[in-house]
Amino acid sequence: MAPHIVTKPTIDELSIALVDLVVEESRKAINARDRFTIGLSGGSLPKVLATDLKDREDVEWDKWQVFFCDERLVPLDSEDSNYLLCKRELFDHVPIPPERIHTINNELIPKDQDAFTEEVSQEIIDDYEKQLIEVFACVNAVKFPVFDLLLLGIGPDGHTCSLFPGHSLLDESSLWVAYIEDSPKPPPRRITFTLPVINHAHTVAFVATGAGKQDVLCKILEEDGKDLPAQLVKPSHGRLYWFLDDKAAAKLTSK
Ligand SMILES: O=C1O[C@H](COP(=O)(O)O)[C@@H](O)[C@H](O)[C@H]1O
Repeated sequence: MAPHIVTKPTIDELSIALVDLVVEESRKAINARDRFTIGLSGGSLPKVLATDLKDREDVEWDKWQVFFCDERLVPLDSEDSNYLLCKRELFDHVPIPPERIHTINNELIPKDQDAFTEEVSQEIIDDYEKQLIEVFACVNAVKFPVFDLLLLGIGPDGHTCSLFPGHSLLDESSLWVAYIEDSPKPPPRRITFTLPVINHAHTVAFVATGAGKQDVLCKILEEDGKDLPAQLVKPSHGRLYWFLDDKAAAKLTSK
């Protein structure tokens, strides 16, 4: 199915459009399943999301279950942490119960990056998957968690989550969460949802702003290639949205 492309002149207007979708998906999921499962990304997304969402009063925050589509393996108070970014932009302003915000286990992150071993990264992944299993296993009799909504960013190189062009993780077909230790964008050690998890979601929405995303958006949305990670995001039974500001969408002919 063709993606829905939404373009808005400013980030404030884009935020309102994105948040309308988030609030509607939250309302539908809570009506159907009494909870809303959402995956957030880092980068530029949290600010666009929070601009309008933090002032919305029509949200049942206590029914949200929040995960991170990818996370950098740094302490949660590091400036590189996707959690810290989301906390400053959103969690500090809305009453999502802390136990429903599922972070990597801070205690498992070595203070010294040289102390990382395969065992340590596996422990971090096991812990994160355990949190996913606790939330999803009893309701989805399927092989992968089915999120109500995943909010993704995109890098100028076409990466999304911590899935980078040409990386072997793009072929992962069974893991839920994977470890990457050679991210071309710093910091190098991260965990990420895999493509099967992303493609099982009910709804996936990309958010991209600014002129720096123009060329990659043309490649993804108007060329046939399939070598960029974001082009591999095709929810098998769900809907796919692209929320773009006018600067990001400027070179698209099909907007
Ligand atoms: O490293 C990351 O980058 C992407 C894209 O970030 P943006 O600043 O270009 O929007 C982000 O979606 C991902 O969560 C993050 O870890």
